[in-house]
Order: sequence, then structure tokens, then C-alpha cells
Amino acid sequence: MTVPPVLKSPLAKSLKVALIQLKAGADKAANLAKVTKFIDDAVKTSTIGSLDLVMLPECFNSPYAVDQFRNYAELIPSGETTSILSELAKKHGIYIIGGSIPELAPEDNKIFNTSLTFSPSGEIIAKHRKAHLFDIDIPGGITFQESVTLSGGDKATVFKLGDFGNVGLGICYDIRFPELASIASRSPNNSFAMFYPGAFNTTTGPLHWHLLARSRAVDNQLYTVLCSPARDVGGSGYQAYGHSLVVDPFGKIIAEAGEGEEIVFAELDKDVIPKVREGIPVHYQRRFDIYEDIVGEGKVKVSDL
Ligand SMILES: NC(=O)CC(=O)C(=O)O
Repeated sequence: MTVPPVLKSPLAKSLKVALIQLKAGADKAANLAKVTKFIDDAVKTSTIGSLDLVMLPECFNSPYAVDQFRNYAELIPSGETTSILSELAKKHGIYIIGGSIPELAPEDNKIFNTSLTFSPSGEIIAKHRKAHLFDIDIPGGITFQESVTLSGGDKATVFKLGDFGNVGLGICYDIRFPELASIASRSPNNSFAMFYPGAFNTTTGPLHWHLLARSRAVDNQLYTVLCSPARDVGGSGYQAYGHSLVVDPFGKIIAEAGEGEEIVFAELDKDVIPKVREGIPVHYQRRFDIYEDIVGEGKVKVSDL
């Protein structure tokens, strides 16, 4: 039997988070004013004590629409959304995982769907460009082609969240690709959580939102934290699913929003990861001798039958 080593949690101290589930409209200034108010409110009304981190949803300053991304795109770090989030992080002395915004890359005029994380002193400590673009076609359900106007990022993102430990960051459709979470959780990265700002919809949300969040948590024995826009009831555009949530490393949902605008609070307990990994030690039972070559297409070994 594999005996797991005596475990030190990858989360050094418990982390108190708020997820801001808000609805973005066409008016960018109004979206940004709303973000400012929601973050102020989260800090003031926290039901779990002083917050460490606030997270925003995918595309919180613009409509989630292929034909609009370029109109709302900003330079990073000189754009106004970056400045506002940096100031808010500094003002409240918290980390902010800034959902995502359309980013204009001036060197090649490409547009990316980009998430920034800010430290409590307002510095950018992580930047992730959505790597897997949301190009799907479900007849009678939803057709969406991000690649019409967006380009995909070219890296997995793992970074140090100050004294808490390491975390991974993906955006929405990225959650369907388990590799990003595996990269974050495995040695030497040893992350305690994956954060996914995400805007699933009323077709794929009921099918897969909770399933994927819980799967990535169970696969990797870490927390998964997903923050969605609120649903635009009666609106004619993209209908986000809502249900922002936090899943613990056992796969249990420990906090969840409904469909409307809402703030959800959750505490990520530092002692849960070692308990899960000691009890169900898959983290130490992986057979890299069998699957080390199975990376990328065409590399699967076919056995001699
Ligand atoms: N909007 C997305 O990027 C992903 C999504 O809605 C899905 O995977 O379903």
C-alpha cells in the first residue's frame, strides 16, 4: 500500500474569498462603476470576517459577444480597467482576481480574453490569456465562435498568491481541459486552488458547470473557484448561467450563488487538502511510468495485442 508522506498543506493559511456575480451591460462606465460598488460592498458586508480576495466574472466590463470584443478591448496595463482594479486592490488591501476583459495587444493588433490578478498593493501578479477558445455548435442549443475575433493565449498560468501558496488560473472553456489544473496541482507547482472566471450559458451550464468544477477539484484534490456573470433575464444577448461557486478538495460545493446579481462568501480551510490527500492518496499513487509519454496527440503508445 502506498503511504502518503506526512503532509504540509499547500495552503499555508485559510483564505477568505468573495465572488462577485454581476451582470455587465453595454455601458462600460456603468459596468466599471458597478464593479467598484460591488467590491466596496463585499468588503463592508462580508459575513466571514476580513476578506483576503475578491474575484470577478469573465467579461465583466463588456458584453460577452464576438462582435463586441474589439470595441471594448483595452491595453494592459495602461487601460482604465487595469487602473481601476489596481486602485481597488490597494484601497481595500486585498487580492483581486479580475475576472476577464478583452485585451488589445498592440504589437500585432490581436484581441485576447485576459484575466489579471492584483496584489493587495495593487501590482499585477498574474496575467492569463484564455488558452482554449470557446468555439462550439450545439444545434438547437448554442453556437459560439470566439475565434472569429479572439486569439488564444499560449501558456498555463500558475502563480504565488503571497503567503497563502500557489494557485492556477484559467478562463471558462479552459476548465474543460484538465491539463491546466493538473499542471497547477502537480509538483513542483503544488497549487491549493484553481480559479476560473467563467460565463457558461443556459445550454452548457446545466449540463456541465457543476460537474466540471467538481471534477477538477476531485482530480487534483484542490479547491476550484468559479465566478460567473449574473443571468440577463429578459435580455436578448448571451445568457450566462450564474451559479458562481466554490468546491472543496473532496468535491463538495461549499458556497454557491443563484442566477441573479449576488456576492458569495467562502473560506478555503487550510486543513482540508491534507485530510483529502491522506484519506484518498491518489495524489501519490499516480503511475507516471505508464503515462509519461502520453502528452500530446500522436504520443499514445499502442500496446502489442
Ligand atoms: N463560455 C465559455 O468559454 C465556455 C462555456 O460556456 C462552456 O464550455 O460551456
